[in-house]
Amino acid sequence: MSEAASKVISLAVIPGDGIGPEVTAEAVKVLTAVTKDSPASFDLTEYSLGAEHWLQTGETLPEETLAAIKGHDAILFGAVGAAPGDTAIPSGLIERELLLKLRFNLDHFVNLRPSKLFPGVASPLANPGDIDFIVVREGTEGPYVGNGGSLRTGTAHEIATEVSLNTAYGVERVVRDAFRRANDRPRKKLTLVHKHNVLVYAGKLWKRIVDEVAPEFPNVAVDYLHVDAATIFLTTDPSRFDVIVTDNLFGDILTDLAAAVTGGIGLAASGNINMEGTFPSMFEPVHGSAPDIAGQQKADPTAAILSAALLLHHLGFHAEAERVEQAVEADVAGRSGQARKTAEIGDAIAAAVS
Ligand SMILES: NC(=O)C1=CN([C@@H]2O[C@H](COP(=O)(O)OP(=O)(O)OC[C@H]3O[C@@H](n4cnc5c(N)ncnc54)[C@H](O)[C@@H]3O)[C@@H](O)[C@H]2O)C=CC1
Ligand SMILES: CC(C)CC(=O)C(=O)O
Ligand SMILES: [Mg+2]
Repeated sequence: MSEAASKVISLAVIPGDGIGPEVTAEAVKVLTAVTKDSPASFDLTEYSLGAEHWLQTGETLPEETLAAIKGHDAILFGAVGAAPGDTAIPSGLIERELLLKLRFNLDHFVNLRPSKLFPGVASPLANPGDIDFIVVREGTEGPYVGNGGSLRTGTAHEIATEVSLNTAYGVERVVRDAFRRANDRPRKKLTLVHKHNVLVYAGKLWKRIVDEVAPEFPNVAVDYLHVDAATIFLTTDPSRFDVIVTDNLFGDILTDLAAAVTGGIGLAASGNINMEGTFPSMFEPVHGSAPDIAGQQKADPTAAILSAALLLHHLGFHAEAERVEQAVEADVAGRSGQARKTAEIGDAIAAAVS
């Protein structure tokens, strides 16, 4: 039984586009199964949002819907967005006006992305070693804030800017969070990944803040890598990493790479966490809407299911979360050569946690 008190959890579910609804259905199935005899239960409210919803209604995330979402205890998010070549929807509209609007308005400053090579899972690396690290990606700043513009659009002299915003307040709170997480892990190692040899203003701020916070965590060993070198080590020596702290863009890119070296994007979970508890946190797979396989029951729902486990941990239902993680570990260990449908994987994991 969990140490958390009995609770009806008000959960907003945003399945989204493409494979989002397919994988979210399996995550809900597993959440329902694992809480059947537990103090936790879920009161689900589904929100129809995303590219398809925009095509039908012209709405991305109306203010009243945002206000309603703020009233829930947590959010389970699938994935949103159109196919990269789709011209019916302006590129970035749904990502910016829905997903990033949620992350920014709900102050999800910790984008937590664990990377673990589970026993029995094949890595594309010849010698992957024991990969088990977390990326603490800043979630509310960096180049994703929409601080940019175009001049002389459509001419040969067109100018486009996309300015990265880094505040001392924003950097310090995420750096401190990463130090705390490193301090709680057995290896106690923190790697700052940035590019302060070129991005000197933002890079210096990140480096200085890490140096300033470090004395509060004397047991944590601190390391630094430029992001380009980090991609080398993620593929040649990923077991060197324990906790990576980095900005919004570098963290986005590094976590797709980390997913690839730990068995694929279908296994990579994430949490967009408001550590202050002022608004609900949101849990979603690292992957996108995968239009190339949508509607075919080909998507791996494991990332969504592991994101649901992060949600359970966040709400204090650690025993239930661990049951889900153990069921996933057992499932992935026995997968070689099996081609199962999305729902079959969800059914197997749900049965294992029931
Ligand atoms: N959090 C979100 O909602 C995100 C949304 N997007 C959006 O998703 C759309 C597609 O983006 P892409 O760049 O193609 O990235 P993607 O992550 O959707 O797909 C990349 C590749 O990974 C595969 N893949 C992804 N998830 C999988 C799963 N669960 N099981 C098996 N294979 C899986 C896809 O089939 C594709 O070949 C775009 O509109 C993009 O903006 C992209 C990333 C995150
Ligand atoms: C706004 C999202 C599409 C960015 C992304 O790819 C991610 O958060 O993984
Ligand atoms: Mg991404």
